[in-house]
Amino acid sequence: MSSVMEAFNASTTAFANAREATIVAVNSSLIHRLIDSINVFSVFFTLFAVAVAYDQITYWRLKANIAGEPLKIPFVGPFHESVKPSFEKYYAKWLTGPLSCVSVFHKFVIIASTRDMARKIFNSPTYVKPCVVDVAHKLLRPENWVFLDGKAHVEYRRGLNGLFTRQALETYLPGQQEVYRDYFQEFCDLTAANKGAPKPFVYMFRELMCAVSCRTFVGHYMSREQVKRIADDYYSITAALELVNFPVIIPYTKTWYGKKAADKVIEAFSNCAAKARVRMRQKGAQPECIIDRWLLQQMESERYRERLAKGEKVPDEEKPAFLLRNFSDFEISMTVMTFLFASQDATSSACSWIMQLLADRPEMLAKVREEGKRIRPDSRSEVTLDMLENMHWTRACVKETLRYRPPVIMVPYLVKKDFHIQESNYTAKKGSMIIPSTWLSLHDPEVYPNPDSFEPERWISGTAEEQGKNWLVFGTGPHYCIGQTYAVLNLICLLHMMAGELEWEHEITETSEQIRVFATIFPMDDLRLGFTKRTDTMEAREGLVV
Ligand code: HEM
Repeated sequence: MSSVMEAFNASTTAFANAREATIVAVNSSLIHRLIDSINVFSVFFTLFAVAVAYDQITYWRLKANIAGEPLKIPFVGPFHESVKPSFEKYYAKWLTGPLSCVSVFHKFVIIASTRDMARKIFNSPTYVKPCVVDVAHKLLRPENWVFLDGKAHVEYRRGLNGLFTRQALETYLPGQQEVYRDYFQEFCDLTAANKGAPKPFVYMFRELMCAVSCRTFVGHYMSREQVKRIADDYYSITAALELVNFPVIIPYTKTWYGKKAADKVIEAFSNCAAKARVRMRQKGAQPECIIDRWLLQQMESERYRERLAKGEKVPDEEKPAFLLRNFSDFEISMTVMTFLFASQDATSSACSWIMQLLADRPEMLAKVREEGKRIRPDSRSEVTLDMLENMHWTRACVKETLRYRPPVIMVPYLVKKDFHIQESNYTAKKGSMIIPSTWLSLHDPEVYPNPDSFEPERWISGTAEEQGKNWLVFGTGPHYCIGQTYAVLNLICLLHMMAGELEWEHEITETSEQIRVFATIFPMDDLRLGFTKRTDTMEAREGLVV
């Protein structure tokens, strides 16, 4: 029996050994074949496939339940759309839901479109902070105050409030009027040189708004030629600010030119601050611009601190309203740069639409003229803040333009810690970009009846003025626009002066009403206008001579 078993065992062992040997042989030939077939291409292909799958799965994980394309174009996403942004595409996206998303390169972008969702983002500083666009840190310098967050931001910003008080705004007015008059003449000359025919004016308006901002911010410390250069350079700064940029600055690309231009502007403002420091130390020097006023407040604060240090008991009423530390020329320059950065595109956009919308509605423009003549009969006299505040119709036209064509349609924020948005049962992950948009709120038919119609009257006899919740033109929350009162008054002043001194004719084209997105929004055809000076005869004909 045992020998039978041994024989059986011996035969099964032999069989097993033979089978194992065969398997090993087959396996090793497979491995050999596999090893033979491995080459650079297959390794690359496999890694690429893994990376595509990873990119896709990451997108699905971040997207979760909100609206967005089911599949992402591997790695780049719809990058081509951010290079040439289309208003229609943005609009279509806003309509897909209160929250929607898109992923471009490594950036996951969430769009908040409805009023309540946009307000929720603006008002959640614990979870989000403004991020402008990636490249803005490089252009404005990472240490710039606009990138401060929380308490540090609130405190820095409090120190700037004194630059936008009523009294401060009044001192900037003469300089602004000077700039407007200069440019009005230039607009007429340009039209005359074009044999009276309309030509695109969007670029001229950008220069005008840059000039008026520079005069307000740095007064006469900068020559007209320098301002013109800044206005030209500024175009490349805006061009560098596409919503999603290539992650690094590559030489000779838009971002590279933008950075070079921004460096030049910061240097120019720094020189202005140095000159202002010298002038404001002189006895009796009066502030004429923002840096003058800021330096004055710093000097007053310094004097106050010195008195305290000497042990003097300073009465409360002698304590400066804005107690400031000292800021270097460079710090002042960086801050002024943020004002230009925040205002240049927005005010150029607003100015372009105001001129177009009123040229196309002569009966409304006539009311602006009539109001102007009534409140400021002598067009050679200075425009005062009191006068501007009493121009209710002109103000209504400005506010309706800002509602109908809000310059800033999107405000990019960065999610700084996982942010659960209960209303959508969605968690925006840390590191995502989240963009409240203003358009739907400002075109909400329940709040602004007939929202796609330009009706300034709604600000006088309608209820528009009471709709504070929907008025997102200047944002809301801790980062709301610090220059909003100044911006509105400045636009009222421009419209009032332009209507009083110039006639302008708008050549309406098929694309005049369409929107071109270039950081802010502009008429697609670049606004074809022709200007002439208004004469006494015209005024007499219109019954405006008083
Ligand atoms: C029509 C003109 C303007 C529009 C539509 C506009 C709109 C806006 C918007 C939407 C924001 C973001 C608010 C937020 O995140 O809640 C903002 C912020 C800002 N704006 Fe304006 N703006 C205009 C003019 C100006 C002007 C003239 C200045 C400067 C003098 C200015 C200075 C700023 C600054 C410094 C910020 C950032 C504030 C912060 O982060 O605390 N803006 N603006």
